[in-house]
Amino acid sequence: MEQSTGKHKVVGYWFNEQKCQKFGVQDLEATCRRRGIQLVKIDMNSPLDDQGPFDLVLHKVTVLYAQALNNNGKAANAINMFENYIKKHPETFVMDPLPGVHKLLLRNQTYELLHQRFRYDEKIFTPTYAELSSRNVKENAEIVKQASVTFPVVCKPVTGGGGVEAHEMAVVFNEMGLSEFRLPCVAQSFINHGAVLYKLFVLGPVWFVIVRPSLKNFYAGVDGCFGFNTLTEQETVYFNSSNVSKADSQSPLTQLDPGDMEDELPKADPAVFNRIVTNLREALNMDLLGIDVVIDSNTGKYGIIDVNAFPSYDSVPNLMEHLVDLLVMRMDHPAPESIKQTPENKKIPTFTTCDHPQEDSGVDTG
Ligand SMILES: Nc1ncnc2c1ncn2[C@@H]1O[C@H](COP(=O)(O)OP(=O)(O)OP(=O)(O)O)[C@@H](O)[C@H]1O
Ligand SMILES: O=P(O)(O)O[C@H]1[C@H](O)[C@H](O)[C@H](OP(=O)(O)O)[C@@H](OP(=O)(O)O)[C@@H]1O
Ligand SMILES: [Mg+2]
Repeated sequence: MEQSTGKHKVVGYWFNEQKCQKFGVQDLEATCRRRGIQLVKIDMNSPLDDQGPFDLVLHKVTVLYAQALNNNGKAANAINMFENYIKKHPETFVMDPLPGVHKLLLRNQTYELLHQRFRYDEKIFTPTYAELSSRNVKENAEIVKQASVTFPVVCKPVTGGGGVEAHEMAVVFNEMGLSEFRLPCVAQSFINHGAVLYKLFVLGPVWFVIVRPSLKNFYAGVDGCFGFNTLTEQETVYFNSSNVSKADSQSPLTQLDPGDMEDELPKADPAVFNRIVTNLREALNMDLLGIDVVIDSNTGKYGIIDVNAFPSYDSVPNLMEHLVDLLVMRMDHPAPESIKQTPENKKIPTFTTCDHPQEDSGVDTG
């Protein structure tokens, strides 16, 4: 079928039902309508050619990839259909292009990309990590040592986006604990950061910083007499990430221990955040990103611990207006602007140090 020739633009979208609810698709639809854009919900169980043509497709198919990786045939069929449609319709702008989305499906691949992109940066890093697929304690101990991973570590399922199990994690304090976590997993060095997480929400050329609660500081056992790092029998701490770093998270795991409360939290520097956003937009060629950053309490360096495609954008002001601005920009100028430009950050935040944010302080200075 030919490209939509009517005067109004047509945007096809697909999110899973949970996201449709959470994201507020009705608001998006109303904003699109006000801007002369027809928003069409795509049915992944019917031929896409019968549902188009689309000027742009807005999607979060990461969950379908996760299900397909888990041998879900229906999801695999939907993914094949979606990919074939995109190949056949180069005139349709895809937000976001699949090559970048693919790089965010598996945590080990995401972390390797982060390592490559920031390995020479003096202020930005990603924690060391190791991929584990065995329960052999000695083997795992050697793997984490070779990868310069330090305890405590955070064990995370290799598969990132999609499904509750993708967010089941653990803080592990010793090699024995490594052999208990569900495999395959990544073991990422834990970075003490004063229980403050900076979520960078990217919408093409604009981005916002939202401050969130985060895991408190953890220490692998240290011998009180000699200060050596004795890998003690500290119990593994299991958690679900959806309970520790949401705006309303109240988990005890996010309450700093008394000994850590006096620590002065560093003043976050928007210029460093800007460098992170610019670099990752260039690396991934994506517009819709959630980048999780912590500031290392010991070094003051900025640690990128996670990158997500199409996040919640919770607390981002005027979200739908910004998103529709982006849709219009991409439909009018499909070739993404040279992403080497410094993304204009519409809100240059000035931070007050957040002591122990219990709710989203939604940094917003205007
Ligand atoms: N290496 C780390 N050092 C310190 N804290 C960490 C580390 N990795 C994860 N965390 C803590 O665990 C939380 C969840 O980690 P992560 O963002 O990797 O999980 P996720 O399930 O991908 O989260 P999301 O909800 O963003 O998809 C982080 O917000 C942070 O509080
Ligand atoms: O509030 P945030 O943006 O932290 O929550 C996101 C989360 O970071 C992940 O992006 C989730 O996606 P999956 O990794 O695919 O589970 C988002 O879930 P979604 O249903 O909104 O896509 C969370 O909102
Ligand atoms: Mg995260």
